[in-house]
Amino acid sequence: MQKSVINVNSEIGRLKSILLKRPGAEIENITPATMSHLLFDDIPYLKIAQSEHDAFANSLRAHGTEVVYLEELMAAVCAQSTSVKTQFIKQFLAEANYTIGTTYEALSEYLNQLSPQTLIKQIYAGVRRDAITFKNDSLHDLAGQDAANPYVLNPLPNAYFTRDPQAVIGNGITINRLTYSARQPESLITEYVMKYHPRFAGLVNIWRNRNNNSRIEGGDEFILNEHVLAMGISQRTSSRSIEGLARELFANPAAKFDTIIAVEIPHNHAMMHLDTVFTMINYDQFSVFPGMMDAEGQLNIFVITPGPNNTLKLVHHTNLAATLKAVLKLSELDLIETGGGDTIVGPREQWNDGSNTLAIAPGEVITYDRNYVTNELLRQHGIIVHEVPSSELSRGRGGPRCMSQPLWRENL
Ligand SMILES: NC(=[NH2+])NCCC[C@H](N)C(=O)O
Repeated sequence: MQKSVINVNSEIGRLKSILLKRPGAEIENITPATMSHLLFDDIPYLKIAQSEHDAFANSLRAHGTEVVYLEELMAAVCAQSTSVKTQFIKQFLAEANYTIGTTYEALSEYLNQLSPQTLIKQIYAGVRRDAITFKNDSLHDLAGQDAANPYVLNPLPNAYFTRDPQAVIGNGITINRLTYSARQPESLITEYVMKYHPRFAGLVNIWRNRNNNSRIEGGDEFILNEHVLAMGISQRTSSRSIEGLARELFANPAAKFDTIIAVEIPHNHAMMHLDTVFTMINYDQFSVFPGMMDAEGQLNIFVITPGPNNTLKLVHHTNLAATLKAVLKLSELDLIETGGGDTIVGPREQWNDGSNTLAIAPGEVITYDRNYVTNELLRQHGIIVHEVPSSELSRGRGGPRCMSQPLWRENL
């Protein structure tokens, strides 16, 4: 592999380039009946969500970060080659279980005649049953469980959480098999962009691809420094996939990682990923939601390093601060508690992603404005905090880190 086109060797190095997905019509295709399956707790008001998202993008640009939109990269991939576009549609439909039959034919015809830009918008927004023309009747299209779904392709409202379908690690990437069917199609788009967009094609190491049985999401993948990763064992990322990634990275001479700290967190919707309860803010400062630990402040942590003959060495720890200090070789550590650890403010602000900071440089973060207690506390700890509006975006249960995939950070 010649030159690097992605470079992320930390969580905090000055952010130069980032991938976002602007919320689109998919948000308006959530209904009370589909909300929980689609992993939402409410229906955001799209117009406001978009203006909040634009404010987030503008804040990034104002601090010298290039903002790249995933949907534009994917539209460019489809515009550049009709055969890739056709192949993408075929694979997308196959993953939605359409390979033959009347729905497949109608959908395939409908999608293929769309312009690349409209196609990608529609892929995210979903396709309603009444938008396509069936040429022949089939009982399956007229009655039964599938026929009752107003969508022949479900919307992908979680796509604005661009963190999860993949993770840039060093000069490579994991393209993830996501946990829930509501999100699994998202990483097919990353795969196509990495494979066919001229900015990335042939220039990115694929550490792990999405053709895996074990689940992994970017909200659980952290680059603490150029050789240490932290991973959440969570509702979304299995211990099996962490083991798999450890083997793949340790065996790959192109990867410089030799240590993974696997942190087990409670498995529930409020804390679906490690980054909902823990983020890195500075060399020695982290945001932490105490609810990730038990009443004694303990949790299960395994430090994974290469063992002899391709085995993995596991060392068990229970104290987060002590483990981070040891692995990162720090004498002091500042763990800043969400809501100051208050029993009401803490869980409320964590619910709205108060722990989910996005560092744009060491000690400088973007956060949601609604988490004002935590934001104030961060400032008291010397952090520069840039707030973005958040009343609608937060309804999807993700904050600034969840909504973004760094492509390039300056090395520390
Ligand atoms: N990295 C994150 N914390 N992402 C948050 C994703 C939220 C999204 N509604 C989901 O459940 O998948």
